[in-house]
Amino acid sequence: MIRLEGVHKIFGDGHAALAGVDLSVARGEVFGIIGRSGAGKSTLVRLLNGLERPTSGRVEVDGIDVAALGGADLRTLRRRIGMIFQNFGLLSSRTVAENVALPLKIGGEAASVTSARVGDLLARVGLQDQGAKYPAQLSGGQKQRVGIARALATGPDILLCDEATSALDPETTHSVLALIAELNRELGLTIVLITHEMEVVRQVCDRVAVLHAGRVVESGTVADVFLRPQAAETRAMIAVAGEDAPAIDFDGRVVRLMLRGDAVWQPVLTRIARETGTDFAILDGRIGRLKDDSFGQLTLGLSGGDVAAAVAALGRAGEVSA
Ligand SMILES: Nc1ncnc2c1ncn2[C@@H]1O[C@H](COP(=O)(O)OP(=O)(O)OP(=O)(O)O)[C@@H](O)[C@H]1O
Repeated sequence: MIRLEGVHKIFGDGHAALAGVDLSVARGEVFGIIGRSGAGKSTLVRLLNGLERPTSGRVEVDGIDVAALGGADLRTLRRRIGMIFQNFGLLSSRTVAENVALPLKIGGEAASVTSARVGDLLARVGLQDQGAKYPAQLSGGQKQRVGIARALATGPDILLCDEATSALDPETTHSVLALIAELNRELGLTIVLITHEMEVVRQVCDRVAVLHAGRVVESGTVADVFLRPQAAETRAMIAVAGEDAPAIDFDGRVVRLMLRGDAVWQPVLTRIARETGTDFAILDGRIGRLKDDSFGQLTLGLSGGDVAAAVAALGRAGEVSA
């Protein structure tokens, strides 16, 4: 649905904000673009909705060359692409309902249609009773919900989220991301989510591209990138379990075990300990969730009993590396 091919963006001062980006986002996908400050994330978003043109390369939405659009065609495309921002972008002098109504008013929608639609949109984001309030009377999470309702006003099929949760505390981030995931599921929205936070990607994204100095240094499913990061820039953003653990002088064999799905919640270690007579020490580890999956990464110290049989059994339960 979205495709970037060999995209370069060089600003007037000669700075290459994007230096040859290729990526594609499928319809209905939640796609994360992660990178540190200055990586080129905002530039990339601005290319998607035609606010900037690539210096070279092609940006396509549904096969349409975005840079070639102007006037009415560009306005039509922008109605299909909703956007939410880190600082919410609400007008402080307008009520919540008026903020949400704005894109409809600009689009020339009749007042009666607008009012019914605003009611539906506010209900959709859980703010049905807040329409008469002003943004200053809302919490950060509520403000972002207003931003989402406004972004949905023109009935887009793509939602761009530019650091949409970066100003929110973790709990509020969680609930706004849950809403974004729900919109993806229930409305079939294609979502491109720009962030510098791996946790955000982990909670909602299907696939992710890691942007560094204007280039995609790694991309893939969230499970692949999160659990087996290859690029140094990705590894620096993700604390790889066991990697930063202090070297332990363990008297026995040390292995790393990765478990996925149901195996995470099974009594794998105790079963293998009983069967092989091997003792397990847990030297490092974490257990967590990816969007629709669970994972466990453990560094284990094995001693006593039949260690070789224990390692083989671990290999059947999950993935073992030295
Ligand atoms: N209009 C512009 N003119 C010149 N340089 C720019 C312009 N916009 C962005 N840049 C530069 O391009 C690079 C990428 O900027 P961009 O805002 O896309 O990064 P980012 O990953 O979104 O970072 P942040 O998270 O800090 O916003 C930066 O070095 C920035 O200074």
